[in-house]
Amino acid sequence: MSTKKLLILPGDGIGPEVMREVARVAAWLSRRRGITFDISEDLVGGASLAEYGVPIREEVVQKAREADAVLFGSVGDPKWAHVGFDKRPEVAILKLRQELGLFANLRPAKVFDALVDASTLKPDVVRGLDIMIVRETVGGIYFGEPRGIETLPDGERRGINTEVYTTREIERVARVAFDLARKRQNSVCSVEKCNVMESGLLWKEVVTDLHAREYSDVTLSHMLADNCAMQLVRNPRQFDVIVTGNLFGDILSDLASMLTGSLGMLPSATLGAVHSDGRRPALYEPIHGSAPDIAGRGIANPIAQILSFAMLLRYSFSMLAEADMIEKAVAAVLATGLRTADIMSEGMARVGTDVMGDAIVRELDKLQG
Ligand SMILES: NC(=O)C1=CN([C@@H]2O[C@H](COP(=O)(O)OP(=O)(O)OC[C@H]3O[C@@H](n4cnc5c(N)ncnc54)[C@H](O)[C@@H]3O)[C@@H](O)[C@H]2O)C=CC1
Ligand SMILES: CC(C)CC(=O)C(=O)O
Ligand SMILES: [Mg+2]
Repeated sequence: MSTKKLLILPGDGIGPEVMREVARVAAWLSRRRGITFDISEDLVGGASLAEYGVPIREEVVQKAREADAVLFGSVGDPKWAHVGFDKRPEVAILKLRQELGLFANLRPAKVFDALVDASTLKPDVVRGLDIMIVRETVGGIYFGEPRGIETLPDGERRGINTEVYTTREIERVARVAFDLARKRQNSVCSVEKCNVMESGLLWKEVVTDLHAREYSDVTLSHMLADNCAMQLVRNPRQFDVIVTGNLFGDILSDLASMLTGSLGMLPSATLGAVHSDGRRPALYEPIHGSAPDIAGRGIANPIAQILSFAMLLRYSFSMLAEADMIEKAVAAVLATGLRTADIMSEGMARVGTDVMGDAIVRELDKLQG
């Protein structure tokens, strides 16, 4: 197998802190399983603004295009709050998603057995829970035109964002959701607000048509986004795959993360279309942001970043055994009672980012034998 090209973009805040723990896992793969990657690393977000005056350089976007996969940390830093909207650190991830056509963001909310007590919900409600949220990531209100802040003749200002979805955009992300459902519990819940938004109405129509034409073997239901937020807390077990737009997916997945114990637990994969040469652009990142409130303190949970790396190995590099091992190592470490602050509960041992990473690597050693 040729050496895979991996681009690592740690970003801001806790991004570099949790990425350091992935580097240890990658070093372990090389040491104990002889797997090496052609790794290159670069600056994005506030870190890139400080060095180059832009949130992401064209050269980095090109490197991402050429990589077999991108592992992203997180971007965002309050110190750049004063810069124009199109220069903010967050532009780095938005631009990567757009330029690489990364339209399907898979956000699995899976509850580890050891963490049922850390969930915001009762243990019996979340034990064994496994939901996959498929969030559209290159359309919707984050990108629709017109947008901006304008001043009206009377001096009043108004901020404008527009939710836009085309048939093609809806259909391609729905297809990803239906295909995933077939490998899971065979059920998709499509989420929008068709009661008040035309884009939601079209969303529902397109998903319904596609289902009738190609996926009638999959159970399809529809739900309004506000109800979905409530149902995720009331009875999350009713869901298998949820497919939804950019904004609702962003919000509902942060909500779902608390069912698993913490935002620091949820990884994600963002996939594009398969190219004619068989390559599929893909970026992997935790669903959390740069967490400026805890950055620099060594207490961030590295598990979402490490599980994002496991997803990368599984989806982009077909290294299923290694992905399984990493997930098993995380489960085993949690079973020993080690907890970062965000998933801490009574009687457990509180540790920092590096001790958690270290414990996962030691567990990998045990699994390797
Ligand atoms: N993909 C990306 O790069 C994303 C970037 N952001 C950006 O991150 C910055 C901060 O945004 P927030 O709204 O504060 O969201 P956030 O996700 O960074 O943090 C929300 C809360 O969760 C906690 N948290 C997040 N990750 C954690 C981890 N691994 N371990 C322990 N606790 C963790 C934080 O301490 C904070 O209290 C903003 O600039 C935002 O735009 C937000 C989400 C995604
Ligand atoms: C551009 C990001 C900051 C939006 C977000 O919160 C996310 O993608 O999860
Ligand atoms: Mg988010």
